[in-house]
Amino acid sequence: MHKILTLNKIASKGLDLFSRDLYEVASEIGHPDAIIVRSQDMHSFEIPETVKAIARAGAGTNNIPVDTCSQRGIVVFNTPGANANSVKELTLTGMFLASRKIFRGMEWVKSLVGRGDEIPALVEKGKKEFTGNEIRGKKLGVIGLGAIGVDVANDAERLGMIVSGYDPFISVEAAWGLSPSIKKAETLEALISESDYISVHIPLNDQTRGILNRERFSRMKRGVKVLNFSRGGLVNNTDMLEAIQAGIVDRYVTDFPDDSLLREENVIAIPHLGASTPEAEENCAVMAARQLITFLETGNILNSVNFPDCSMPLTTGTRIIIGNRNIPNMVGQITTILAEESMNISEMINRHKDGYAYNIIDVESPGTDALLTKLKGIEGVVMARIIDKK
Ligand SMILES: NC(=O)c1ccc[n+]([C@@H]2O[C@H](COP(=O)([O-])OP(=O)(O)OC[C@H]3O[C@@H](n4cnc5c(N)ncnc54)[C@H](O)[C@@H]3O)[C@@H](O)[C@H]2O)c1
Ligand SMILES: O=C(O)CC[C@@H](O)C(=O)O
Repeated sequence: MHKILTLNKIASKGLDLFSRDLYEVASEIGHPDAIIVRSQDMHSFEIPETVKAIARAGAGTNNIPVDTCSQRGIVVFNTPGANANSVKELTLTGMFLASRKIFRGMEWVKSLVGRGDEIPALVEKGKKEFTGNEIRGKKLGVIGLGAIGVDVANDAERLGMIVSGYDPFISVEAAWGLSPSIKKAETLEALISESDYISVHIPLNDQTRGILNRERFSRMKRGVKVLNFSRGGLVNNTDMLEAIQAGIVDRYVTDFPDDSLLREENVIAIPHLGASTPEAEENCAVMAARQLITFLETGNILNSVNFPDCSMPLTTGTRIIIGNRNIPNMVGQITTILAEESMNISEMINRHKDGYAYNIIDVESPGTDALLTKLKGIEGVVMARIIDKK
């Protein structure tokens, strides 16, 4: 029986994939094998020793201590693209909200309640206070062309915007999905200096924290509208408020409000609703659950952020999976131990990503605790597990 701990509310469509004869799933559970989480901050959460994998039902993994997980051999998954459409739709909404004074107009019109037959004339007289601009023909700069950025760029172009993108690490898959008429910006500075709208779609990490700061605001066009549906920490809020006061930023639309932003009327603050649709929540939960089930039952890895994608069909009744630091002579030491234990290898695969490697080894005889202890004893091995399918 595998035990799955849920942090946050996870859509039942995903949790229902864990068959109840093989899995126990609960928000409170002792000795969990895996965790499914959404936005809960796990940096101060004590991850139990028994945890083998954490699945983030969502894109961003900055709420998970990924480096510590890697050192402990815990595989961290996310669900790339599963909520992209929802975030894209809210980003486009944000562009309209930044362009037309929809909320202010709505608030004002409500103040006319009780004015009876005068209302139509008052509306016609008062509406000039709430004019805005079209987005068609305006320049949009998209920072980060991953699942969300590509969708935003393509749909904004369909709406008539002139779109440029900046992403020095764009994946081949994302590049294939991007409309060919979207211009590639060579530098972030070039992108931000020519854009009427700037939308940020990158992960928050040590390299991207505060990427929009005073220096960058000083290069932007006066009246630019900035959208942030990625993470609050990507924007230096003090510098943003200064840029608004200086008339550089006309509107800041953010899914990540804080006290200072809520006090500024040119900030359009949304309570982290980017992925809050049943469609996105279900897609993420289903993808996260499938990835955990596959990993726990077969050892195959798909969509991990800290270990390489690595899959092989089961070829025998016994599979050994081993994660190790990506250092020389690991495979040699592993296969030597298997030979010492007289284990014949049927199939084997080894992949690496950044500082870690992962091995799947199908063997022709059952594994033993002694074998597992030996494998775990190799300097550099961070996890080892035997999966017996007989
Ligand atoms: N508001 C929400 O509810 C919500 C929902 C989903 C995702 N997000 C956030 O949006 C982010 C993007 O999501 P995604 O699904 O598109 O992720 P993704 O991994 O598909 O795309 C991220 C892209 O950013 C690029 N990138 C990384 N560093 C960069 C840099 N310094 N400059 C330019 N590009 C850079 C990567 O190459 C990649 O193409 C997530 O990391 C998450 O923080 C927010
Ligand atoms: O789970 C959520 O509601 C937000 C998820 C979002 O921030 C993400 O990074 O995918």
